[in-house]
Amino acid sequence: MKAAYRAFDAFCELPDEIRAKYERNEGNYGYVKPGPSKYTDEKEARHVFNVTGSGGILPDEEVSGFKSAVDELTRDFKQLSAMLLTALAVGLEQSPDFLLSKHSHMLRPGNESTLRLLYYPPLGAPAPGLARCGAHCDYGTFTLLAQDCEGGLEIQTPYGERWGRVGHLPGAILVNTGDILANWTNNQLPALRHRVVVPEHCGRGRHSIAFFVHPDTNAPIEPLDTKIAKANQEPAPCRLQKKKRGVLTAYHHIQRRLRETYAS
Ligand SMILES: O=C(O)CCC(=O)C(=O)O
Ligand SMILES: [Fe+2]
Repeated sequence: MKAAYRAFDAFCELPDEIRAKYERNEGNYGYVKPGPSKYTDEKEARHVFNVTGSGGILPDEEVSGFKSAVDELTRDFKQLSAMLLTALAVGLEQSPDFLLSKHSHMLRPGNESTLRLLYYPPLGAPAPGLARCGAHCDYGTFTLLAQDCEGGLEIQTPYGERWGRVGHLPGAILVNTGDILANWTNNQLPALRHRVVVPEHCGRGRHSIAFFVHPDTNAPIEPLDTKIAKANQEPAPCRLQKKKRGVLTAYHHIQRRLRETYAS
């Protein structure tokens, strides 16, 4: 994790024109510089690098060790996700490979899973109108989220108004439920709203790494026919939009959410 934080720091220090070579492509792969937020009216002061299965280039030429740090992370996150998907399937009274089989192409074409490196530079004096990351739910099955000791990550209790801090434990990873898992479980596992707030004291800059786990794009995302999924009828804070005709698949859902996030 630390190697990835360091490699991304070095990338963020490169001149604009070099970083521009790696800008996010139509497959959602690549670099996104700090800019306006879709979640709030504020400007989000964060650098992002997305690694997806659609293909793209890593800045290994300018930052040696970038690729090996990313390769190691993707291998470990994929392995951890497979364990969690197996445990979840058992908890949902399905066969152990039920969810794994819907995630068989992670970080390959046909699946929108993404490894995201994030760097929020130090802010100096408090700056009104500047957020770190506005409140939102993630789009996929779940997200594995690691953060350094700068802090600022908060979650909203499901069906509640209160925000709670996610403390930093070295090596800890937050498992953050997303829209699709909420839908599969009929909101028994609601999507977790989260945000990153600006620290009260000027910090040193924040590093985090998110691994967004998505099902294969052709996977249907209708509620599952299980006891646990039937039990809950409460509305959830982040809900999927119904499709007017036909079965809603992971592909339809992610395309709509990406349009909302990146449309200018
Ligand atoms: O930086 C973080 O910890 C949160 C990032 C996040 O929630 C996101 O990119 O979806
Ligand atoms: Fe998020």
